[in-house]
Amino acid sequence: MMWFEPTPFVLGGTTRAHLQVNGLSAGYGAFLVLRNLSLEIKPGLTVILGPNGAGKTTLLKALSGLIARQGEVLLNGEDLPTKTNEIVQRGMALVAEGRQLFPQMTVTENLELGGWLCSKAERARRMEQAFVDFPKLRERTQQLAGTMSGGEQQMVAVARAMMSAPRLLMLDEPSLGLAPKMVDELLAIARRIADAGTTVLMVEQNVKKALAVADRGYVLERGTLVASGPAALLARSSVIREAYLGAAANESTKAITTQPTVRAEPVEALRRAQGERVL
Ligand SMILES: Nc1ncnc2c1ncn2[C@@H]1O[C@H](COP(=O)(O)OP(=O)(O)OP(=O)(O)O)[C@@H](O)[C@H]1O
Repeated sequence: MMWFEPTPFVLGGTTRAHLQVNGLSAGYGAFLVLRNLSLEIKPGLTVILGPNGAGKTTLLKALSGLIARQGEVLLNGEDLPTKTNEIVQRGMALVAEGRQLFPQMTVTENLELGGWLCSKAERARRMEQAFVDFPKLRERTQQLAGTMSGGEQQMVAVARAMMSAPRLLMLDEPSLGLAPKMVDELLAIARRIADAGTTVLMVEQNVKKALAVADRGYVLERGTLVASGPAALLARSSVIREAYLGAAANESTKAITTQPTVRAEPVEALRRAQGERVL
Protein backbone atom coordinates (compact mmCIF):
# COMPACT_ATOMS: atom_id res chain seq x y z
CA MET A 1 0.00 0.00 0.00
CA MET A 2 1.23 3.50 -0.83
CA TRP A 3 1.17 5.81 2.13
CA PHE A 4 1.05 9.57 1.94
CA GLU A 5 0.24 9.89 -1.72
CA PRO A 6 0.77 13.56 -2.58
CA THR A 7 -2.89 14.43 -2.19
CA PRO A 8 -4.16 18.02 -1.84
CA PHE A 9 -4.67 17.22 1.88
CA VAL A 10 -0.98 16.78 2.41
CA LEU A 11 0.36 19.33 -0.03
CA GLY A 12 -2.49 21.80 0.19
CA GLY A 13 -1.38 23.15 -3.16
CA THR A 14 1.16 25.28 -1.32
CA THR A 15 4.89 25.71 -1.71
CA ARG A 16 6.89 23.26 0.32
CA ALA A 17 8.02 24.67 3.63
CA HIS A 18 11.55 26.00 3.90
CA LEU A 19 12.76 27.34 7.22
CA GLN A 20 15.79 29.61 7.61
CA VAL A 21 17.15 30.10 11.09
CA ASN A 22 19.70 32.87 11.56
CA GLY A 23 21.43 33.57 14.86
CA LEU A 24 18.85 31.82 17.02
CA SER A 25 19.32 31.97 20.79
CA ALA A 26 16.92 30.43 23.31
CA GLY A 27 16.89 28.97 26.78
CA TYR A 28 15.15 28.94 30.11
CA GLY A 29 15.22 32.19 32.06
CA ALA A 30 18.82 33.31 32.33
CA PHE A 31 20.07 29.88 31.21
CA LEU A 32 20.90 30.17 27.53
CA VAL A 33 20.86 26.74 25.84
CA LEU A 34 21.06 27.65 22.15
CA ARG A 35 23.63 30.25 21.19
CA ASN A 36 23.58 32.03 17.86
CA LEU A 37 22.43 28.98 15.91
CA SER A 38 22.05 29.22 12.14
CA LEU A 39 20.60 26.42 10.08
CA GLU A 40 18.31 25.76 7.17
CA ILE A 41 15.46 23.27 7.04
CA LYS A 42 14.85 22.56 3.37
CA PRO A 43 11.97 20.50 1.95
CA GLY A 44 12.59 16.83 2.64
CA LEU A 45 13.68 15.27 5.92
CA THR A 46 16.22 16.95 8.18
CA VAL A 47 17.46 15.26 11.33
CA ILE A 48 18.95 16.95 14.39
CA LEU A 49 21.42 14.75 16.25
CA GLY A 50 23.40 15.26 19.41
CA PRO A 51 23.99 13.96 22.92
CA ASN A 52 21.60 14.34 25.85
CA GLY A 53 21.22 17.93 26.89
CA ALA A 54 22.62 19.31 23.62
CA GLY A 55 19.55 21.50 23.11
CA LYS A 56 17.67 19.51 20.46
CA THR A 57 14.29 19.67 22.19
CA THR A 58 14.97 23.30 23.07
CA LEU A 59 15.37 24.03 19.36
CA LEU A 60 11.98 22.48 18.55
CA LYS A 61 10.38 24.34 21.46
CA ALA A 62 11.84 27.64 20.26
CA LEU A 63 10.62 27.04 16.70
CA SER A 64 7.13 26.12 17.99
CA GLY A 65 6.82 29.19 20.20
CA LEU A 66 6.78 27.16 23.41
CA ILE A 67 9.75 29.17 24.69
CA ALA A 68 10.97 32.65 23.79
CA ARG A 69 13.62 33.03 21.13
CA GLN A 70 15.94 35.67 19.77
CA GLY A 71 17.27 35.83 16.23
CA GLU A 72 15.64 35.50 12.85
CA VAL A 73 13.39 32.62 11.78
CA LEU A 74 11.93 32.80 8.27
CA LEU A 75 9.30 30.42 6.92
CA ASN A 76 9.43 30.62 3.12
CA GLY A 77 11.03 34.03 3.42
CA GLU A 78 8.52 35.47 5.91
CA ASP A 79 9.16 36.15 9.59
CA LEU A 80 7.79 33.34 11.73
CA PRO A 81 5.48 34.64 14.46
CA THR A 82 6.43 33.96 18.06
CA LYS A 83 3.02 32.90 19.40
CA THR A 84 2.25 29.19 19.28
CA ASN A 85 -1.25 29.51 17.79
CA GLU A 86 0.01 31.79 15.01
CA ILE A 87 2.86 29.39 14.27
CA VAL A 88 0.34 26.53 14.02
CA GLN A 89 -1.76 28.63 11.66
CA ARG A 90 1.31 29.10 9.45
CA GLY A 91 1.36 25.33 9.06
CA MET A 92 3.89 24.13 11.61
CA ALA A 93 3.05 21.19 13.88
CA LEU A 94 5.06 19.59 16.69
CA VAL A 95 4.85 16.02 17.94
CA ALA A 96 6.49 16.49 21.30
CA GLU A 97 8.51 13.88 23.14
CA GLY A 98 6.11 11.80 25.24
CA ARG A 99 3.36 12.09 22.58
CA GLN A 100 0.97 13.94 24.89
CA LEU A 101 -2.14 12.06 23.81
CA PHE A 102 -5.33 12.08 25.82
CA PRO A 103 -5.15 8.56 27.29
CA GLN A 104 -8.84 8.37 28.25
CA MET A 105 -9.94 9.33 24.75
CA THR A 106 -10.27 7.03 21.76
CA VAL A 107 -8.04 7.12 18.70
CA THR A 108 -10.81 8.88 16.75
CA GLU A 109 -11.29 11.48 19.48
CA ASN A 110 -7.56 12.17 19.66
CA LEU A 111 -7.41 12.62 15.88
CA GLU A 112 -10.45 14.92 15.91
CA LEU A 113 -8.59 17.22 18.27
CA GLY A 114 -5.79 17.51 15.73
CA GLY A 115 -8.26 18.87 13.19
CA TRP A 116 -10.18 21.20 15.46
CA LEU A 117 -9.35 24.28 13.39
CA CYS A 118 -11.06 23.05 10.22
CA SER A 119 -14.71 22.47 9.27
CA LYS A 120 -16.51 19.26 10.23
CA ALA A 121 -16.56 18.07 6.63
CA GLU A 122 -12.86 18.77 6.14
CA ARG A 123 -12.09 17.09 9.45
CA ALA A 124 -13.94 13.97 8.34
CA ARG A 125 -12.03 13.96 5.06
CA ARG A 126 -8.69 14.30 6.83
CA MET A 127 -9.66 11.55 9.27
CA GLU A 128 -10.37 9.21 6.36
CA GLN A 129 -7.01 10.14 4.85
CA ALA A 130 -5.32 9.44 8.20
CA PHE A 131 -6.74 5.92 8.16
CA VAL A 132 -5.46 5.44 4.62
CA ASP A 133 -2.04 6.67 5.68
CA PHE A 134 -2.03 4.76 8.98
CA PRO A 135 -4.03 1.58 8.22
CA LYS A 136 -3.19 0.12 11.63
CA LEU A 137 -5.21 2.87 13.29
CA ARG A 138 -8.36 2.08 11.32
CA GLU A 139 -8.60 -1.21 13.21
CA ARG A 140 -8.30 0.70 16.50
CA THR A 141 -10.61 3.69 16.09
CA GLN A 142 -12.47 3.07 19.37
CA GLN A 143 -9.48 1.97 21.46
CA LEU A 144 -8.50 4.28 24.29
CA ALA A 145 -5.14 5.84 23.41
CA GLY A 146 -3.78 5.07 26.88
CA THR A 147 -4.20 1.33 26.32
CA MET A 148 -2.12 1.25 23.14
CA SER A 149 1.50 0.17 22.81
CA GLY A 150 4.20 2.85 22.70
CA GLY A 151 4.61 2.51 18.95
CA GLU A 152 0.87 2.66 18.32
CA GLN A 153 0.61 5.75 20.51
CA GLN A 154 3.41 7.38 18.57
CA MET A 155 1.51 6.66 15.35
CA VAL A 156 -1.61 8.30 16.82
CA ALA A 157 0.48 11.31 17.81
CA VAL A 158 1.92 11.68 14.29
CA ALA A 159 -1.50 11.09 12.69
CA ARG A 160 -3.02 13.70 15.00
CA ALA A 161 -0.39 16.23 13.96
CA MET A 162 -1.07 15.43 10.29
CA MET A 163 -4.76 16.22 10.90
CA SER A 164 -3.76 19.89 10.86
CA ALA A 165 -2.32 19.34 7.34
CA PRO A 166 1.01 20.91 8.33
CA ARG A 167 3.54 22.21 5.84
CA LEU A 168 6.30 21.57 8.36
CA LEU A 169 6.16 18.70 10.82
CA MET A 170 8.51 18.60 13.80
CA LEU A 171 9.06 15.24 15.48
CA ASP A 172 10.86 15.03 18.82
CA GLU A 173 12.47 11.61 19.20
CA PRO A 174 9.66 9.61 17.56
CA SER A 175 11.50 6.34 18.19
CA LEU A 176 12.09 6.88 21.92
CA GLY A 177 11.55 3.68 23.88
CA LEU A 178 10.29 1.67 20.92
CA ALA A 179 11.29 -1.82 19.80
CA PRO A 180 13.61 -1.90 16.75
CA LYS A 181 10.87 -2.98 14.32
CA MET A 182 8.62 -0.16 15.47
CA VAL A 183 11.54 2.30 15.21
CA ASP A 184 11.92 1.31 11.55
CA GLU A 185 8.21 1.72 10.99
CA LEU A 186 8.06 5.19 12.56
CA LEU A 187 11.13 6.41 10.66
CA ALA A 188 9.65 5.05 7.42
CA ILE A 189 6.48 7.01 8.17
CA ALA A 190 8.56 10.19 8.65
CA ARG A 191 10.23 9.51 5.29
CA ARG A 192 6.89 9.02 3.52
CA ILE A 193 5.50 12.23 5.01
CA ALA A 194 8.53 14.11 3.66
CA ASP A 195 8.20 12.44 0.25
CA ALA A 196 4.54 13.48 0.10
CA GLY A 197 5.50 17.14 0.46
CA THR A 198 5.47 18.01 4.15
CA THR A 199 8.88 19.24 5.26
CA VAL A 200 10.01 17.17 8.26
CA LEU A 201 12.38 18.26 11.02
CA MET A 202 13.15 15.36 13.32
CA VAL A 203 15.18 15.08 16.50
CA GLU A 204 16.54 11.58 16.94
CA GLN A 205 18.88 9.66 19.23
CA ASN A 206 18.90 6.69 16.90
CA VAL A 207 21.74 8.10 14.80
CA LYS A 208 22.35 5.32 12.32
CA LYS A 209 18.71 4.70 11.47
CA ALA A 210 17.87 8.40 11.39
CA LEU A 211 20.69 9.19 8.95
CA ALA A 212 19.56 6.28 6.77
CA VAL A 213 16.14 7.91 6.18
CA ALA A 214 17.09 11.60 6.31
CA ASP A 215 18.21 13.88 3.51
CA ARG A 216 20.29 16.19 5.69
CA GLY A 217 21.53 16.35 9.23
CA TYR A 218 22.81 18.75 11.86
CA VAL A 219 24.78 17.76 14.93
CA LEU A 220 24.29 19.87 18.05
CA GLU A 221 26.66 19.83 21.00
CA ARG A 222 26.07 22.08 23.97
CA GLY A 223 23.74 24.35 22.07
CA THR A 224 26.09 24.85 19.13
CA LEU A 225 26.37 23.19 15.73
CA VAL A 226 29.43 21.01 15.32
CA ALA A 227 28.64 19.34 12.00
CA SER A 228 26.13 19.47 9.20
CA GLY A 229 25.67 18.07 5.73
CA PRO A 230 23.95 15.51 3.56
CA ALA A 231 22.85 12.55 5.69
CA ALA A 232 24.76 9.98 3.65
CA LEU A 233 27.97 11.95 4.04
CA LEU A 234 27.42 12.60 7.75
CA ALA A 235 26.90 8.86 8.33
CA ARG A 236 30.42 8.28 7.04
CA SER A 237 32.04 11.27 8.77
CA SER A 238 34.54 10.77 11.57
CA VAL A 239 32.61 13.11 13.92
CA ILE A 240 29.54 10.92 13.72
CA ARG A 241 31.34 7.59 13.61
CA GLU A 242 33.57 8.32 16.59
CA ALA A 243 31.02 10.08 18.77
CA TYR A 244 27.83 8.19 18.02
CA LEU A 245 28.42 4.97 16.13
CA GLY A 246 31.27 3.64 18.20
CA ALA A 247 33.53 3.24 15.18
CA ALA A 248 37.10 4.42 14.82
CA ALA A 249 37.58 6.83 11.96
CA ASN A 250 39.92 5.80 9.19
CA GLU A 251 41.65 8.02 6.67
CA SER A 252 38.85 7.84 4.17
CA THR A 253 36.18 8.92 6.68
CA LYS A 254 38.42 11.76 7.83
CA ALA A 255 38.64 12.92 4.24
CA ILE A 256 34.86 13.00 4.04
CA THR A 257 34.49 15.31 7.05
CA THR A 258 36.83 17.81 5.48
CA GLN A 259 34.66 18.09 2.38
CA PRO A 260 33.09 21.53 2.14
CA THR A 261 29.61 19.95 2.27
CA VAL A 262 30.25 18.76 5.83
CA ARG A 263 31.40 21.23 8.41
CA ALA A 264 32.89 19.29 11.26
CA GLU A 265 35.09 20.77 13.93
CA PRO A 266 36.84 18.91 16.73
CA VAL A 267 34.29 18.95 19.51
CA GLU A 268 36.81 19.33 22.33
CA ALA A 269 38.49 22.31 20.67
CA LEU A 270 35.11 23.86 20.15
CA ARG A 271 34.18 23.40 23.79
CA ARG A 272 37.42 25.06 24.89
CA ALA A 273 36.84 27.94 22.48
CA GLN A 274 33.34 28.47 23.83
CA GLY A 275 34.49 28.55 27.42
CA GLU A 276 33.12 25.63 29.36
CA ARG A 277 29.59 25.74 30.60
CA VAL A 278 28.45 22.43 31.90
CA LEU A 279 24.90 21.72 30.73
N1 LIG B 1 12.24 23.66 31.38
C1 LIG B 1 13.55 23.76 31.57
N2 LIG B 1 14.06 24.59 32.49
C2 LIG B 1 15.40 24.71 32.67
N3 LIG B 1 16.31 24.02 31.94
C3 LIG B 1 15.86 23.18 31.02
C4 LIG B 1 14.46 23.00 30.76
N4 LIG B 1 14.32 22.08 29.78
C5 LIG B 1 15.58 21.73 29.42
N5 LIG B 1 16.49 22.37 30.16
C6 LIG B 1 17.95 22.24 30.05
O1 LIG B 1 18.34 22.67 28.76
C7 LIG B 1 19.40 21.86 28.26
C8 LIG B 1 19.03 21.31 26.91
O2 LIG B 1 17.92 20.42 27.09
P1 LIG B 1 17.17 19.76 25.85
O3 LIG B 1 16.00 19.02 26.40
O4 LIG B 1 16.94 20.77 24.80
O5 LIG B 1 18.28 18.74 25.33
P2 LIG B 1 18.17 17.56 24.30
O6 LIG B 1 19.30 17.71 23.36
O7 LIG B 1 16.80 17.53 23.71
O8 LIG B 1 18.42 16.30 25.23
P3 LIG B 1 17.73 14.86 25.32
O9 LIG B 1 18.30 14.12 24.18
O10 LIG B 1 18.17 14.35 26.63
O11 LIG B 1 16.24 15.07 25.22
C9 LIG B 1 19.64 20.81 29.32
O12 LIG B 1 20.75 21.22 30.09
C10 LIG B 1 18.38 20.81 30.14
O13 LIG B 1 18.62 20.45 31.49
